[in-house]
Amino acid sequence: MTQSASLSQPAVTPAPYLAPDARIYVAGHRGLVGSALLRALQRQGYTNLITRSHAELDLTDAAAVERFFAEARPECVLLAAAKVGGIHANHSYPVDFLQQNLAIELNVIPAAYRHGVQRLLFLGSSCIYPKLAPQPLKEDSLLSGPLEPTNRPYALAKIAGIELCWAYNRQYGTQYLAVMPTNLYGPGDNYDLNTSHVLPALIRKFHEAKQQGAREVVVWGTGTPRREFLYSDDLAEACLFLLNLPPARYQALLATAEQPPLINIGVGEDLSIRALAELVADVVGFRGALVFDPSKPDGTPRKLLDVSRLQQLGWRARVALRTGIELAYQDYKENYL
Ligand SMILES: NC(=O)C1=CN([C@@H]2O[C@H](COP(=O)(O)OP(=O)(O)OC[C@H]3O[C@@H](n4cnc5c(N)ncnc54)[C@H](OP(=O)(O)O)[C@@H]3O)[C@@H](O)[C@H]2O)C=CC1
Ligand SMILES: C[C@H]1O[C@H](OP(=O)(O)OP(=O)(O)OC[C@H]2O[C@@H](n3cnc4c(=O)[nH]c(N)nc43)[C@H](O)[C@@H]2O)[C@@H](O)[C@@H](O)C1=O
Repeated sequence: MTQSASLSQPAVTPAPYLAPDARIYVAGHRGLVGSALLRALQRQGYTNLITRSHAELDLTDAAAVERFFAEARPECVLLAAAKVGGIHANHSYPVDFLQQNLAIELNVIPAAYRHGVQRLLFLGSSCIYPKLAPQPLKEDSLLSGPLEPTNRPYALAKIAGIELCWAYNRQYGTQYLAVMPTNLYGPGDNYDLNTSHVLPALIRKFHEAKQQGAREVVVWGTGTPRREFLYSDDLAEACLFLLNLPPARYQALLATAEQPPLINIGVGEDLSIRALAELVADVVGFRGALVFDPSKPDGTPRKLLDVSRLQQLGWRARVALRTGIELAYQDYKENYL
């Protein structure tokens, strides 16, 4: 995994809640988000980080998860392991997305409680909000309307995870927080064109087209849907910022019997897929034509997060979209070719 992107972030002194030697388990540490969390924790001076690869610990295996918690005794859990993919993967493998994500949540969250974990961050996604909810998407839009069909199984699993965190907080007094990131990208992303998200797919398509001297690149859908993109290292900084809020502010965030413990993480700006494609093409240096393929699904028409709650707490994204794409492209060339 490259460290190149982390160089753009200044070192930060460990914040108040987690001691530098706290035992912190990052589930999914080899993935896009988990690897960014690990980099951020290391940058901030945390020394007692616990990781297990998927091969070492299958989180859908309840007995294995129980054994792991008993042995490793983490004090804090960052749950970034999940079955994840872009619009085509979600649409093609609904059983996997529903079943595996439910299983991971149902194994990890209760085991964390049984083994005394007080703070846990559960990674959800902006796709939990209804397809046609008012934009920008506020946290209280949850369950206010029908979901986008292409990712309904995944969204329902993630909503169940939020509900489980909330239930544990109410019944057992835990402090489990669900964070809802917008679409993410960064070092270590998935560049498989069948399962990836749009941004890494475009990096690869434009790079290969440039190398092969192709005159055009096919972009799925109509190009009109709008998406918001957050660099993975920014997301990781936001997660640690939230986890380290002083007790009273953190508790206020967890909220009440009326409002689930969730908070949006994004940049607060979006662009059309066409504009994104033009930007990625420019960064990569592809000068040919874009051809849109409307036989491929557009998915939800717009997914812009309302990030006012996070901004009021004092956090804002730092990596501009063009800079982030440049860093991701550099990572692609260094580590995937
Ligand atoms: N990428 C995005 O655009 C967004 C992601 N998120 C959320 O962030 C979280 C992380 O996503 P991201 O990092 O992108 O996904 P990745 O696919 O990059 O990483 C997921 C990680 O989880 C591991 N994993 C999957 N299944 C299991 C399992 N059964 N047991 C153990 N480990 C497992 C994977 O290991 P392996 O690869 O070996 O299977 C991988 O390391 C997810 O909850 C996702 O919903 C939210 C919004 C947007
Ligand atoms: C993070 C989020 O990710 C998923 O939702 P999505 O935002 O729709 O995902 P996406 O990145 O795959 O596509 C965004 C848009 O881009 C268009 N598009 C163009 N060309 C390519 C292309 O080449 N590949 C892909 N994947 N999409 C393309 C594509 O047609 C769509 O209009 C969910 O699974 C959901 O569960 C989730 O959480």
